[in-house]
Amino acid sequence: MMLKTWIRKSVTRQMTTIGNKVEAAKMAAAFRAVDENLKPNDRIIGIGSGSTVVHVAERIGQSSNKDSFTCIATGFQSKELIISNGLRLGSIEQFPKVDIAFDGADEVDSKLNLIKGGGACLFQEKLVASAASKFVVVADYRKKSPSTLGVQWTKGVPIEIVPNSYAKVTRDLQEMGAKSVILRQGGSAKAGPVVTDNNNFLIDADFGAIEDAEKLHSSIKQLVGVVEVGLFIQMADQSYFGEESGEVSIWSK
Ligand SMILES: O=C(CO)[C@H](O)[C@H](O)COP(=O)(O)O
Repeated sequence: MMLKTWIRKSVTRQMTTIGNKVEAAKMAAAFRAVDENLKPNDRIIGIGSGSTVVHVAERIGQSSNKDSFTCIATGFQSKELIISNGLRLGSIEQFPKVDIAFDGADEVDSKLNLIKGGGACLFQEKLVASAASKFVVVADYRKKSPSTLGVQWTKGVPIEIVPNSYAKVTRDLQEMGAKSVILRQGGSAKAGPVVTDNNNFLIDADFGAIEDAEKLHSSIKQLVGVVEVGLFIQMADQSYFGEESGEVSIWSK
């Protein structure tokens, strides 16, 4: 085989192995989190967004008592997951008290503070998590922070804002010391900014390693124009991490 072809094949194989490992880790975390936390008397279940939660919905969809509970979505993708897994869909307006919510995260610190919103669904995710008696995070090994938030997830804190406030909130965040403030763009699939499920815009504000996540959260939250901040402070009860080894590790409050 020509050297170039061999290198290309070997790199592709390596990437596939890494991809499979991450996917297997997500699945292991999700299945274990559901198996250990979903109780027969849970009636209202929150389903988050992202690629790890796909496995949560799949596992919940395998329950034999599907008719006895209702699932609350955190956005469009989540709604589709609930429906496609044969689960009953309800709304947070009908059920403002949620028994348990499962969701992914972009970064988790040892106090179970989270960065969320990488998938642009942070407002509804926080709404459902805040209504839940128990909030369980599912993630792969890449999401663990070695110290503070902002170390592992370096794309910035996602912030949902009312569209016409973007220039003013950008200035506010710069004045607060953000190293970069980016209005998230739709990429090749959309000219212009990402529009959230709530018809808002998203800003990613990079504050580097966040020493005091609670303080930063309250400061951003106070800015006029901000709908919600992708810092989830002391909301999660447990976090399940699928490890590279195939094991699952659990961080609890
Ligand atoms: O906050 C989120 C979406 O807004 C997701 O939960 C977060 O991005 C994790 O996603 P994934 O499971 O795909 O890594």
